[in-house]
Amino acid sequence: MADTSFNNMTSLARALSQPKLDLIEPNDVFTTRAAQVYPCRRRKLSSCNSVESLETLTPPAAEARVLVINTGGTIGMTLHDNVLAPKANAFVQSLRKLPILHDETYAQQTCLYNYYGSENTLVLPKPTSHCDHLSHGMSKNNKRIVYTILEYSPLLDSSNMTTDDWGRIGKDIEKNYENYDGFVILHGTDTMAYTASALSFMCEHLGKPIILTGAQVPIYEMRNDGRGNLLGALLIAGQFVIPEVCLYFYNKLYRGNRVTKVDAGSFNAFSSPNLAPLATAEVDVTINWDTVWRANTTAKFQVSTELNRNVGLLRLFPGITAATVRAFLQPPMEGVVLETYGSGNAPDNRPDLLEELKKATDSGVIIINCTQCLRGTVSTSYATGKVLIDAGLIAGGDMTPEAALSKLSYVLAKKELDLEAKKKLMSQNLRGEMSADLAGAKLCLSDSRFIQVIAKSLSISCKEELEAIRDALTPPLACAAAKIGDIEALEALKDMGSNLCLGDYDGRTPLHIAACEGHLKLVQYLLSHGATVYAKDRYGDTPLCNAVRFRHKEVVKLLRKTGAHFSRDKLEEAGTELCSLAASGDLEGLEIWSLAGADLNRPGYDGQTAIEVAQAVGKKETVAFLVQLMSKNPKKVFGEFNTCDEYDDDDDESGVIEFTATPSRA
Ligand SMILES: NC(=O)C[C@H](N)C(=O)O
Repeated sequence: MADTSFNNMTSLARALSQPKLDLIEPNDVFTTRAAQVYPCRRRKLSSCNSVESLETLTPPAAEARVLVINTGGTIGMTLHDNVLAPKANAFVQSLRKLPILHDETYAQQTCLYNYYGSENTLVLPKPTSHCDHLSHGMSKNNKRIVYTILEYSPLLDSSNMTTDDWGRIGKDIEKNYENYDGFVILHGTDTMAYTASALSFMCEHLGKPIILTGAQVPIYEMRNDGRGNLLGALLIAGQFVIPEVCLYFYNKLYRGNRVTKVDAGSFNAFSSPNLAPLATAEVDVTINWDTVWRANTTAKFQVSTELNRNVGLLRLFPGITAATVRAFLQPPMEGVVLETYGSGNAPDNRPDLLEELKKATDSGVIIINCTQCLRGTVSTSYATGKVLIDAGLIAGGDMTPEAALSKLSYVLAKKELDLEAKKKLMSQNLRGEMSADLAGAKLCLSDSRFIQVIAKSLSISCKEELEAIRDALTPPLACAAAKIGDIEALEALKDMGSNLCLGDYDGRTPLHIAACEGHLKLVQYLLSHGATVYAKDRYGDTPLCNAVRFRHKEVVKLLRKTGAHFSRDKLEEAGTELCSLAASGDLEGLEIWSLAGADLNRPGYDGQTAIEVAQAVGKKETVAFLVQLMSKNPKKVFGEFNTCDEYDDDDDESGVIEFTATPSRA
């Protein structure tokens, strides 16, 4: 029977710190202790027999979870008949034997395999030195990185990849989105730039990192780049909320739709010619937050797997015949990336060629002008460039051909759009794949009166020092503005070039604060300007946890609509909280937990559900309320590789104001 004296958070917390011993083996000291540290793993601990020291146990709030999707590529290949080919069902076993990629002791101590129900879940080791801290299994805030490997069958050399494979990856991410903090895609290097570009468009309203990586030499070889690449990708995916599809290779994190493979024989195989890396993993991991692209949306993450295959790449060369161009542009071709010379030029003394191009664009084929040069952008500085505009081509800016092609494939598949709308999308920057024209747009730091005043008072004049001060001061200032609901102050900070997603000394972001205070408009503003619902403070709390705690219903609804969700552990622990609320007849509390995605059928620590507790203590009104809530919003249970529940969002949302999202980054 439920202990119905749990009518406030304090007594509940105290009760939880004294776990019911009948649930676990009484003589197994380890299990008792592990159950205290891991209440959510309690039910499965009885079959775990580890007797190792317990001092190293890390609370689960300090674990980050990453899903690794292994599609193939050299990283997991072995030699057969003197050629490299993927080897199935060998990768996880090999990683398990590599101490830099797996800590078996920790896995045993924390019953990792039992908990996840499979041996495909591994955990990065604990750091042993300062450098390790920043570059191995724990981040600065001491998070262990637990990763689960989903291996595809068959494993592919990336030369064999098709758009269907992109769709499969996208769907698997979508299905598992709420169960993980980040995603790593193991992929062959040959077509990795195409897959990264395609995923960047297919993943709409992305809020978590998706990092592609692979290797030039298999991890099984003595000298290889696979181990370092995988480790770096895992660390970044688990530690940082970089809401982009990225590519990690040779100590650099790139925006996925900016890269191209430039070297078949070097570990340094990729280049991002028109955009500096998002991060570098040297002695320290340095994130270039100013460059990180954000969805700036309140819409929920989704993957669009509809792709148009009638697209192609055509490279101009001196002497190309009109017949070749005509043949290439025949139906069913719907979109073409024309790789032109220099800054987007083509012969202006070849009316036969230009006529073929014009005929195709007139008949509805979208042709994008991209340069053959590795670096630089198309422009209209030459007569030989202007003729292509006259022929109806769309300027592709500094997009890579890989990005332009996959963007075409994505945009052309949008059945609800007419030709003009598709052309418009093609010329716009959708995911940071092309540089905006920044002339006059970027505010100079010294334009900011605020920074000038501070600089003066500190006698500082050099730009780097000013930037350092700005970066140090603005997170707490933004939090202070969020506390009092001051959107204007936030706007001013943003105009100074401040990143409104950064946290204060406790990792609390302006969105955390606004969620605590219930400032709905400010929450809306922050979400429209790059704030992430997945930010965790030092206690592991997200803005959603804060909004629930302070019972701001409308904020909870908006955060849920944007994709916020409780962690798997929190959902498992919700049962006990719901029982406590039911015992005290706290209808408001029950409703807000339900809105936040808690499963009302989840049992509490003693196996009873909220409704059973309410019945036991004779709270009829609470029982009726729970029945009504459950019928309105039935929930599914979380499981490994299961889709999470959807929030039923048919409630009135009046009061929510849409702010226009202006992508703030290049
Ligand atoms: N390094 C590699 O991964 C090359 C391999 N052929 C692939 O793309 O799958």
